[in-house]
Amino acid sequence: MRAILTLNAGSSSLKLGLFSETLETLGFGHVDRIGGQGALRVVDGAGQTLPIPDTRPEDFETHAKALATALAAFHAGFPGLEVIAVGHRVVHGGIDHAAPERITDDLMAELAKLAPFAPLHQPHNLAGVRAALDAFPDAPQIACFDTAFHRNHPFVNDTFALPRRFYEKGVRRYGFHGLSYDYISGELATTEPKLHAGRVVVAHLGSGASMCGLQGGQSIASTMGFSALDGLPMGTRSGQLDPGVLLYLMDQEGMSSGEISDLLYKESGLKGMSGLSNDMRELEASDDPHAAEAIDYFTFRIRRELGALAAALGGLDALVFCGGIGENSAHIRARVCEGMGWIGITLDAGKNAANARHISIGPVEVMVIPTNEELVIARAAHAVLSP
Ligand SMILES: Nc1ncnc2c1ncn2[C@@H]1O[C@H](COP(=O)(O)OP(=O)(O)O)[C@@H](O)[C@H]1O
Ligand SMILES: CC(=O)OP(=O)(O)O
Ligand SMILES: [Mg+2]
Repeated sequence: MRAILTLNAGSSSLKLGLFSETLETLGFGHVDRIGGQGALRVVDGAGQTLPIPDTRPEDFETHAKALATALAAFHAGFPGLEVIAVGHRVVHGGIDHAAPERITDDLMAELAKLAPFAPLHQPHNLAGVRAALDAFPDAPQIACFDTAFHRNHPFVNDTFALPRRFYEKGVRRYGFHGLSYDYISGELATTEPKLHAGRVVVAHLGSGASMCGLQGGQSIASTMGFSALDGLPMGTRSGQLDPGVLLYLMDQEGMSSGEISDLLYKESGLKGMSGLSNDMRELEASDDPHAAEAIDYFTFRIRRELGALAAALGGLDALVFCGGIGENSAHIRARVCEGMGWIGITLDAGKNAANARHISIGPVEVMVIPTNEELVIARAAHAVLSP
């Protein structure tokens, strides 16, 4: 079976997709908690769980080992598998890389230089590329950038009010989750052309969370900026912070940049506020008041950014939820939409509870669209194979 493989390496997770030469979905693999109590699940194209070979905790110690374990399971689950191309999600493309690119040694060296811009993602993305180059030395490898979708957003959404030289050096608002927004924009183009032509806010709410304002299917503003820390609070990331807090942490608390980085990327957000968990399911199930406060803050910031993005768009025609939380949590969607009648959002409670595709009464359309970053990557790899 000839197939295109896609890899999406997160800080502690690895998602794999398998697609036919005509871009039909053949399977998905998901490794969780790399470096800890790792676990692997593989499903076929119909979503049925496939049996996998026995695994041990050490099989998930590193990204390279997790990839080897997942590939062994793919070979067992898909007999005769022949990988003809590998597409990678690379979180940061910097100023110079937007369109998908075939990976070379030179490109790898350039992308490695961007690791300090996305320390939780880029090193793992590149480790995934190196492991795949070892595993499939003859298959073309294609990098697809999370920043690419936002590259043409207007200057006012690209810059900070710092002296010019910092902008020239690349201190800009890049925006992330671009593969997800690209997929949602494409879905709207085919199924909702009128909305696609209009003003849409997409809320990608997963472990990482951001929102994007789309005008005519193009990104015009996003809540994430220079790094994947900005904007909404996330599982373990703080989201938007007054820069004065950083000065305080350094000067008064004596924290080093490494300690601050760990605080903001790994110990903050839902986890830091609740003191309980970074997992929204656990917070929803808890009766701890700190869990409730974390949910209050999360949904309040989403509403606030929705208002800001609607202002950037000059109005709002649709709100789309996606990502693990956006696709599955009726409670969070209801909390986000609470009191938003002034902007035209009124939810249909029954449709929301059923995770239906259209969940509003109107006049603003509210939708749930499961995202598919893997398919966007596979399309790019396919285009390289058959230009
Ligand atoms: N049914 C659910 N209700 C509430 N939250 C959920 C549900 N299913 C998944 N989630 C949440 O989705 C988040 C993970 O989203 P996902 O998009 O898979 O993350 P990643 O950024 O790792 O790709 C977790 O916070 C998880 O708790
Ligand atoms: C950019 C980002 O936050 O990605 P993820 O949601 O995979 O953590
Ligand atoms: Mg994600």
